[in-house]
Amino acid sequence: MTHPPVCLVEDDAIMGESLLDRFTLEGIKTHWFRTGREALAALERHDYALVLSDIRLPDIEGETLFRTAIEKLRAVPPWIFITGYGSIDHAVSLLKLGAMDYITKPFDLDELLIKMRAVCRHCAADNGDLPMLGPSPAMRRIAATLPQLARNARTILITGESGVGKEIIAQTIHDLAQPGAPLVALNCASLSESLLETELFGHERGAFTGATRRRHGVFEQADGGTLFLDEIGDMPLSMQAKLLRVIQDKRVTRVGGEVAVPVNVRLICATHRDLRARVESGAFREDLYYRINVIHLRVPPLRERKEDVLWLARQFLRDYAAEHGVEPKQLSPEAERVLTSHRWPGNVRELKHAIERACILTPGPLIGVDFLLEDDAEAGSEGTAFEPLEAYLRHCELSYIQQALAHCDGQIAKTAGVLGISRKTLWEKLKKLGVGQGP
Ligand SMILES: Nc1ncnc2c1ncn2[C@@H]1O[C@H](COP(=O)(O)OP(=O)(O)OP(=O)(O)O)[C@@H](O)[C@H]1O
Repeated sequence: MTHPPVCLVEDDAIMGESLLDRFTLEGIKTHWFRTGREALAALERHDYALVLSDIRLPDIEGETLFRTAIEKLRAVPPWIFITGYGSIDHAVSLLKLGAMDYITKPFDLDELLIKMRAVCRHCAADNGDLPMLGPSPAMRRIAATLPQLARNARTILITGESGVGKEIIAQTIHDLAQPGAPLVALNCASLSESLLETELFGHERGAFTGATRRRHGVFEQADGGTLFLDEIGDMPLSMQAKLLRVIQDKRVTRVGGEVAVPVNVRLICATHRDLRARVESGAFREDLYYRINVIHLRVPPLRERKEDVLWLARQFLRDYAAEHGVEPKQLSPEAERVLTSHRWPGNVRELKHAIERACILTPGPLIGVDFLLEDDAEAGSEGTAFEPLEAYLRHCELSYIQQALAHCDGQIAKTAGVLGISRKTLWEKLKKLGVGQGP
């Protein structure tokens, strides 16, 4: 499959050639233009995966090129600016216009490639096949471990709130390891205990009333591939003991059966629950906890990785367009602001639904704030998504402190410790932020 090339707009011959050399080495196809007008003409004719443009160009400014592209093109590719040290403010204002990122000269080529890969999947495809889950440092760290996990890990635990992408990570590991092999998923929270048992281990014919034929459970179905057990934290204790035995013995005995059948699966378990707390409260077996917790991936909620929001949103816009055979819609700057300031309690799933809803309801090519979030007040339907800076900062501080408090079970000394402030300061802040009368 051929990917669209990168559009490089750089008038400096040495810089342009160095970039071109490195990109070629990385397997990134590149079209290099030395003027803004040439680039614009090409952008009108070709599909590009990414535009990497200097801000200072000999004919039109990089900003003008970008603005013109927004006006003229039906779909503007992700855009990264190269800027001199003195014009960072300018670059930041371009981010507000919708540019994805900027890089300041002098820059390190590895750093540039990281930024490019953060916004453009194809730029990573030729370099060790690192999967892309989002440009945030947290998701990049997770993504970077996946190829190794795919090669070596037989048991993996993925935790995180509902909708953060645990299943997609399991799928990515599976695809990296054995794309042709079976991947079988089972939600352990959605079934009664007896159903869960037959789903997991299968049953023999006549094992119970209604068992008219032998049925293979998910362990056998996933043999040679991956078994994804979702919501493992909700599995009843009795079933946990049986699961542990199967993991240890690598054999499964169907309900009503006598023969233990060997199974070879990679087991990926996921839960939104705090498994350690479940162990402490006696709801989860400690031995099973250690057995499945060999490798633990913690996926942060979307509100803790805001860098991923617009990247994901653009991906969902493209997915929607591809699925419906239409041109991808664009997000207005207000829409982007609303998306990045929303807290996303439903995480990536909520974002995906919000984008799909906006695609369906927005008549034109530009998505504004109107149909983005169901809660109009939050979407800023009064015409602006801005709140005064002080209120915004206060909101951020409060939310961060509340998260730290929850993490530390409300213990003030511990919370102050993790936040790197004194207890007195924490008291004062809580009072100022109006959290009760202090702790
Ligand atoms: N990094 C990502 N890139 C693209 N899509 C994503 C990403 N993360 C999540 N999604 C999408 O968001 C939705 C929710 O993701 P997923 O089902 O993997 O979450 P989950 O953590 O397993 O949720 P739950 O705990 O509720 O089962 C899916 O439609 C998934 O495709």
